[in-house]
Amino acid sequence: MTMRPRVLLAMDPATFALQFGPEELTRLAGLATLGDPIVVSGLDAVDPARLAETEVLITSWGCPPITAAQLNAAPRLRTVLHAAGSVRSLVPPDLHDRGVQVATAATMNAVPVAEYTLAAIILAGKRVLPLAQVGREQPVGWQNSFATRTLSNLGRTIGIVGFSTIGRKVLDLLRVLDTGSVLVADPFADPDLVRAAGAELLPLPEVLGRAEILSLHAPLLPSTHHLIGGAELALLPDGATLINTARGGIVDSAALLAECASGRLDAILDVTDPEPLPAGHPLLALPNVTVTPHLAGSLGSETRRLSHFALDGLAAYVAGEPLPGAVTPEASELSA
Ligand SMILES: NC(=O)C1=CN([C@@H]2O[C@H](COP(=O)(O)OP(=O)(O)OC[C@H]3O[C@@H](n4cnc5c(N)ncnc54)[C@H](O)[C@@H]3O)[C@@H](O)[C@H]2O)C=CC1
Ligand SMILES: O=C(O)C(=O)COP(=O)(O)O
Repeated sequence: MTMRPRVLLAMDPATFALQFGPEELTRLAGLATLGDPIVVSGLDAVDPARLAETEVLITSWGCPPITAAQLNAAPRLRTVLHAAGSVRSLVPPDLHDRGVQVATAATMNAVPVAEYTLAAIILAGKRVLPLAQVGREQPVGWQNSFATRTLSNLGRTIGIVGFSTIGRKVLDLLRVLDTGSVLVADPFADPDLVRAAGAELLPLPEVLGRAEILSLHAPLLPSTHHLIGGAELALLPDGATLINTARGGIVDSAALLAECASGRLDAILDVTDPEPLPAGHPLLALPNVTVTPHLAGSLGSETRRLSHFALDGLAAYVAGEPLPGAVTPEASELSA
């Protein structure tokens, strides 16, 4: 480790502009030895001599997956600081074996998604979004006959698929609601940890059979593609709401369309397959389906905090201290 390590930033220019203002650049220059340009989109474009001396790589959205050849060309690389969410598709799993530490701001990025999910759960419970749509098309006066539902104390069951970084944050937020029961489906989760988070770990079909609101928080992997297909949707109780902030490909869109078009299920979707849905897509026409443009994870005006994560990580690296947000080999998301 050197006092002012050679640092390279790999992310798309728009992400860089959102995260790094003058103050952040001054702090970066004080901690690092920087080349020119400071930021590149991907490592393919980097001069081999520059890559060969890079010790710390700061990445974010827009950096393509790092290949084994690029790693071989970067023998001095010691740390990857990912100022964004998951590193699963960014770095190869054998990075730990090469002695490279990886840290991610996924925990910070989980907060806005969990907040979106909590809002969606409450709105789903009240059926606010479909009823607002009905009200827009056919204004109605005050009525107490709408089938809205209260979450607290009435035994409502919420299903969470994925005891992931975001799934765990959602469970934290749900504690304030005092809901009926919260069920978790995750083949990798530890039942004791799920219980400590106020929920019960059950196989997916059992969660589906009981969840009046089902929220997806698993990553999209070959094993989770269409994890929620027609057979799984059919298990959900009548009137249930599916919330998807994870990845569109986890759900079979055609099967979801059929269930929502029949009015049996509602959906709140921040992610879709395809994404974005083309204009005129039938899901967009349904009053009981709400689609937002993949914004749940947006930190909005606080996006700059992601660069602070990277700069704090860089300062810790220089000081020889543990990296905040380190992905450890034992609990690595790379192994999930
Ligand atoms: N809408 C948005 O703006 C954002 C969406 N996301 C998405 O949210 C999802 C969750 O992200 P993170 O919490 O960071 O994930 P994560 O990387 O922490 O999730 C890993 C966990 O998923 C669980 N898992 C794996 N296979 C599973 C399966 N078959 N069923 C249930 N659980 C399974 C495992 O327990 C593993 O530990 C991802 O799909 C991610 O792409 C993430 C950030 C922003
Ligand atoms: O959904 C997104 O694109 C995000 O905001 C974060 O995704 P990631 O966890 O970085 O794959």
